[in-house]
Amino acid sequence: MNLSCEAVSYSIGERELLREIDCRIDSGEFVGLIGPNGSGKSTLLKNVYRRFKLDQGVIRLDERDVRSLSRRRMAQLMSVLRQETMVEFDFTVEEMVRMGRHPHKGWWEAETDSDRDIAANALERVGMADFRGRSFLSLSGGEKQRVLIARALAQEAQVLILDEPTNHLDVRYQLQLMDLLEQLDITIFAALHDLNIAATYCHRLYAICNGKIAASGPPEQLLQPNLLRQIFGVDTEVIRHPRTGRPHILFFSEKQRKKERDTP
Ligand SMILES: Nc1ncnc2c1ncn2[C@@H]1O[C@H](COP(=O)(O)OP(=O)(O)OP(=O)(O)O)[C@@H](O)[C@H]1O
Repeated sequence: MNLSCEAVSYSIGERELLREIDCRIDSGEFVGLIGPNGSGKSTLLKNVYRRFKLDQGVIRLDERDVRSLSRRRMAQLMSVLRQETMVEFDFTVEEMVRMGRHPHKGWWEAETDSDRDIAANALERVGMADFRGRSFLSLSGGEKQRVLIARALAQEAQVLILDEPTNHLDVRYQLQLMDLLEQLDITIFAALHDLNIAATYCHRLYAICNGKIAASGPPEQLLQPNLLRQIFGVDTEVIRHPRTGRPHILFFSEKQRKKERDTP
């Protein structure tokens, strides 16, 4: 299923947070959204999953305007992993993941063995099967994140929207999650802060700055020192990873830059 944003603009009060955003994620593509703090990544994703109501433009799933879809249909097609998920009541880990099956069921329909299997399998895939009986609220940040990923997987949507999915995860689970996402073969649009993770896993990237798309392209084309300086204000050297062949960014701190400038 394709996802596209056409000339999407969004303001809060007088502030224009998104200006004429055009982007397209083809069926099965894994596309990253990168940009500095406050550039509009979450705002764009919130427009995509209809947490915000766009002012202008249109967002489509295949050729359908998402505004024409019911909430339930949206939840069947699109699964969202937000930066913060507020959970007011305590549930077990297993219950949290089974909630991912709700969009596929009528309110009168009981859970089936197949629903339970899908949820159990999702927990297995994120390495949280042993936690199934634990209270969700008692988990660490990273463990919670993995359970929420399992819930998103149990939803079995064709489009997955992720806002900083590796937040809270230690390096092993960051890589494990990205490996897992890569294998899913569904349409993925993910806001990512870690540029090396984006370089390693994404087919294409959109760079957003001040609410506008500044550049787009495959990581090896987009991740250039000039663009990184322009967008993030940092000095970098981009090398080819000796094992993966993907671009790998080396960063230089202000202190290092000053030292280099001052050294004759
Ligand atoms: N409800 C709001 N009212 C006013 N301004 C807002 C509101 N929500 C977001 N903003 C502003 O919109 C801009 C974009 O925010 P957004 O959360 O989309 O950025 P981001 O790129 O996801 O940032 P980060 O990398 O820090 O998560 C920021 O300047 C933010 O302060």
